[in-house]
Amino acid sequence: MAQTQMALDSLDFDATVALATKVAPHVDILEIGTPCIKHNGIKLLQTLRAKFPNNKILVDLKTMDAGFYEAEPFYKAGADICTVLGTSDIGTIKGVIDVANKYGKKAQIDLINVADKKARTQEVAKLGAHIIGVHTGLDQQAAGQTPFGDLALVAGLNLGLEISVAGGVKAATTAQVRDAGATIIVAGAAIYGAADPAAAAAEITAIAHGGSTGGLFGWIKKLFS
Ligand SMILES: O=C([C@H](O)CO)[C@H](O)[C@H](O)COP(=O)(O)O
Repeated sequence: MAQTQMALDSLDFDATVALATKVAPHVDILEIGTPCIKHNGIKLLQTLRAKFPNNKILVDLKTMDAGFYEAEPFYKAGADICTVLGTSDIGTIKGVIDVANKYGKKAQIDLINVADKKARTQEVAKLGAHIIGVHTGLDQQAAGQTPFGDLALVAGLNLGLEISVAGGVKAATTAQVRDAGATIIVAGAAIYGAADPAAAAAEITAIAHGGSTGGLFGWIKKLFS
């Protein structure tokens, strides 16, 4: 069983709220993606927090410096999880973990572009990191990379951390990611690029929550394929 997270990666405020409205009932976590939060700022978080009390919200800050100072307003405004780059200084990572703990929330350390993922994961686990993010970014995906090898490495460390996996995950790969040890499965393009984003989200969540084919939706899809 893994939770699902929908990455909202549009720059448009109203389009983001409209997409979240369609998808929120079908996912566990709404993610405000990095380009989206940079473009729209904390007002978008406040709007989503008020509209979707039943979803957790991750703000993909990808903080690189001033961890405590940068993340605190977002936790105060209702973020459940904020991200900090694993490539940043250990003091920056500690700052985000500390401020998450201050508000009873979680910090996610994003391994994107980290050279020694094993060493950094062990280091941040000792610091008290809540979630480790195995992440193949959009530009790395465009170059043909996937998150599966890194997921195997991180899951194999058995550190008791929550493991989030992002990078081109879709319905066809959700069971593989879930079974390889992900506790949070992130999907962006597979949902917002689908003809019916709500149905795509529901299918991925059904698999992440334990189904092998996505339940009724998967069965109907199989029937007509
Ligand atoms: O985090 C992301 C990216 O770095 C831009 O902020 C994406 O939201 C994440 O990769 C999930 O999107 P997909 O790869 O399209 O599933």
